[in-house]
Amino acid sequence: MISVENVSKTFTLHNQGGTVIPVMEGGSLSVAPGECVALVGASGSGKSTLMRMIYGNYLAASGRIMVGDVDVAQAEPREILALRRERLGYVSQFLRVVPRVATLDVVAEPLLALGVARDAARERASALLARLNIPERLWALSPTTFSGGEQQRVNIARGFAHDYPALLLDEPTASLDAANREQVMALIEEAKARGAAIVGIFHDVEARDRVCDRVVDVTGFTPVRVV
Ligand SMILES: Nc1ncnc2c1ncn2[C@@H]1O[C@H](COP(=O)(O)OP(=O)(O)OP(=O)(O)O)[C@@H](O)[C@H]1O
Repeated sequence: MISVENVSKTFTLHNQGGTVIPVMEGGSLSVAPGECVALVGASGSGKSTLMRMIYGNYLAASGRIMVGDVDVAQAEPREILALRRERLGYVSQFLRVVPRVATLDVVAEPLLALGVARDAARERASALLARLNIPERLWALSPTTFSGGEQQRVNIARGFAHDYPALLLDEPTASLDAANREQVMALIEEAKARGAAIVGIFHDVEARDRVCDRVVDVTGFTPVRVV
């Protein structure tokens, strides 16, 4: 479902004389439906960069990044937007909140964008918010003023609203209490059971060991710097 082949990435620092920094070479991994692969490696080795390239936020310098039949490294922006709407979910660490939109609608929005009827979308959103212990009295409010942990749970509910066949998770259990962490791990296990291909960054080693089938050490893709 997700296949990264020989990907490289450089950053050009335009405000520092155009210095070019190679950050990845020969990045490769593949994730089958129903499988969860954890990206590991020291801080700065390129885990987030690889994840952002798979999501299409960063453009790869070379190589192929297949998500289903779409090569994210070559796709037009509108193809990437369609891919994100239908097939590729991303739970980032932080919720990017649109002001004044009710929490229930924030969570239902990915389903509404796919044409799901409002009632059905809200029902699914309610079930996820309840499961993640967001009190019902908060559902009509914008999550802008919510605590960090509450915002993270709203973000997770939103990321799991649609059954994406491919899913990227950036530290989904960070800063959660034990009960909510358990719910998130169960959501990941259910997504795998229905055939989702998942790539994740987990600093929570216990969670990683429980839900991930394999680890890929991105240090192996970090270019050797000649000094
Ligand atoms: N937008 C950017 N511009 C320039 N350099 C960048 C940019 N994003 C990442 N880098 C560099 O790319 C390298 C990989 O960073 P990345 O954030 O992918 O590492 P990471 O493994 O996710 O680290 P951490 O575990 O600390 O989050 C680092 O050397 C970083 O400085």
